[in-house]
Amino acid sequence: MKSISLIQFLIEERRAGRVNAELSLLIEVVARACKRIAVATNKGALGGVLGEAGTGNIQGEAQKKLDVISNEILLEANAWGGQLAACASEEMEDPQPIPDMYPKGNHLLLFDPLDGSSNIDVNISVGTIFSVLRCPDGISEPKAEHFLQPGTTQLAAGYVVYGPATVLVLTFGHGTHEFTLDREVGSFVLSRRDIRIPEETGEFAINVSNQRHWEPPMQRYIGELLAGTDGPRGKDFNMRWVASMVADVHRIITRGGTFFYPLDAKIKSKGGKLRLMYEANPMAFIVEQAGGAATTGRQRILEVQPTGLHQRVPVFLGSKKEIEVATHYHLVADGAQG
Ligand SMILES: O=P(O)(O)OC[C@H]1O[C@](O)(COP(=O)(O)O)[C@@H](O)[C@@H]1O
Ligand SMILES: [Mg+2]
Ligand SMILES: [Mg+2]
Repeated sequence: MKSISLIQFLIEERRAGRVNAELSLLIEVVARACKRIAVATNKGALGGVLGEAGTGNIQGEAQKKLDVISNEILLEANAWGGQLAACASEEMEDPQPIPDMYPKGNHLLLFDPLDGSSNIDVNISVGTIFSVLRCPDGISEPKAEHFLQPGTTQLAAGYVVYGPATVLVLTFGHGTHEFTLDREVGSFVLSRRDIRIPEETGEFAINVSNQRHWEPPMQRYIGELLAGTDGPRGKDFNMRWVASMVADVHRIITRGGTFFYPLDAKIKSKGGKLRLMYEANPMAFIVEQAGGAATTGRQRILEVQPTGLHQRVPVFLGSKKEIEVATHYHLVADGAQG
């Protein structure tokens, strides 16, 4: 079978009118930056990239050296390409406009430069998540408010998992596709086109250590899964939790399953754990384009109207039928559904 590189794939998408030249170039630049992050990640202790950076981010979380390195790689790579008006990152309080000395484009790029930071030092898969929005017309210096567009307006979203293989998963809203990095050649090669997530599953992912803090409908839903063949669902469910969202989502788009980071009493005041703009929206776009579903437990994630760049939301995503059951339980508890 003839292998198709990411660049050839992007040319095909341009010919089909599914992506314009500027956006395809932007994706190429992001992919190139992620190759550099893959190299840094692979070096591990030998590259001096492990451990704490000794700084905190806007979220009040301690930054790892690789959080900072990955953020810098993405910012630097995207500064002078000419496709962007500004970048926003989980690691930075405010958006970073493209400096005046460089050509500007009309896209906004958002990223979680390194997802799953707690796994870096223990050599478990980490990743990068990104999303592309259109810069509103007439705005040359975009501010945070210009990024506050619902996920339905995303032009593209993707993630890269730095695991045993480095894998890029991408959508432009016409299906979800996977590319695997050929390290010898140095390019991403199409490995799965039009990925489909099975509608039903027997596997779920959740951090059960938070169980006592969950809301009653979440207690009910997970309780029924854990009851297995003896419970109302009448079947046994398996559980996985990597604690790198990219790796958990990649498992789901590979063999189905669900991922939950629900609201709990500890994080209620923050609105959730995962970030809407850098994690939830891009993953929801990718999962929906693969036939899965993504909700906050009460609402489709892609329809949430953002109110802040670093806003957090609960995340339920994966195999459609299970996400529907868990969401239904929440709406019933709220009295919104019978
Ligand atoms: O530590 P917990 O509660 O298991 O949370 C893990 C979740 O937090 C995250 O690590 C947050 O991502 P960051 O590493 O980008 O902060 C998700 O990837 C993951 O699903
Ligand atoms: Mg993250
Ligand atoms: Mg991160």
